Amino acid sequence: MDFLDLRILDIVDILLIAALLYYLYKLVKGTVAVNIFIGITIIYLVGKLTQFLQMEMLSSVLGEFIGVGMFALIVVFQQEIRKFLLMIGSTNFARRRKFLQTLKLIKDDLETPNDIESIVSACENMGRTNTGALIVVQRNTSLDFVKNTGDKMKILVNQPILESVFYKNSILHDGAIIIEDNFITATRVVLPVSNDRTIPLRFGLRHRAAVGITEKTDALALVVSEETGQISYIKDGEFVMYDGRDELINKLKADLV
Ligand SMILES: Nc1ncnc2c1ncn2[C@@H]1O[C@H](COP(=O)(O)OP(=O)(O)OP(=O)(O)O)[C@@H](O)[C@H]1O
Repeated sequence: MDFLDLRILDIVDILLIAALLYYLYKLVKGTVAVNIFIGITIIYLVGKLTQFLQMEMLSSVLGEFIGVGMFALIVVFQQEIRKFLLMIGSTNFARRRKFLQTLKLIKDDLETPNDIESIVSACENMGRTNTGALIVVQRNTSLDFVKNTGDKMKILVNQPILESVFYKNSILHDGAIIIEDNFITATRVVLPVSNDRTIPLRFGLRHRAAVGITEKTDALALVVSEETGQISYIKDGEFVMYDGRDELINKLKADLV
């Protein structure tokens, strides 16, 4: 039985294709690129059908179309291809180091765990005073490509610092901040805004930017709404539901392990 003759490499092959499809889906989810992709697939299938039915004229027209299809794909998906390459290329070296540490291959205690309690307390206080905030916590994917849009710095995270950054009269309050290993490493950062049309209209640019960065990278985002004071936790481009402070802290801790 030939089909049961599965090698380890075949399994790796299938897993890699699954990962590739997952990342492609993450990139095009909710964007017009999905419709373009469906359009291209339909043209390809109709082209194959006309070849099979030997409809010479239509088949040669569609054949020509498919012939230049590769270049058309590069042009049409230019943005998505760029983000995809960025996503692959920006996996943070520091995190690879962490992986080696967990395997006990290198010894290094330099990394500080994120002070989740302080971050959540700051968000709660900002919520009470209707102070808008956008906090992005880096995980494996490096956020250097967005950090360049803001001001780089290195400040140890604590509750008063977070609140004063987003204080309405502060010069740093606009845009997002990036937290890396318990340090604020950038402020006034401009994030990629999500094109997802399923996001409810009541959410404006701050929330869309949080969805955008968590779609393109594995970072976590916390948004405090200036209008409602509500704290939203966003991961993988989706709003994560939680019930109260403790559950939010537990979810964040679990996601940051
Ligand atoms: N691309 C972006 N990257 C980072 N921050 C952004 C971006 N776009 C908007 N913001 C921030 O969001 C603020 C505007 O928020 P807006 O009112 O549109 O969002 P919202 O989701 O409705 O939030 P809120 O509920 O707080 O009003 C801006 O002042 C800016 O600080």
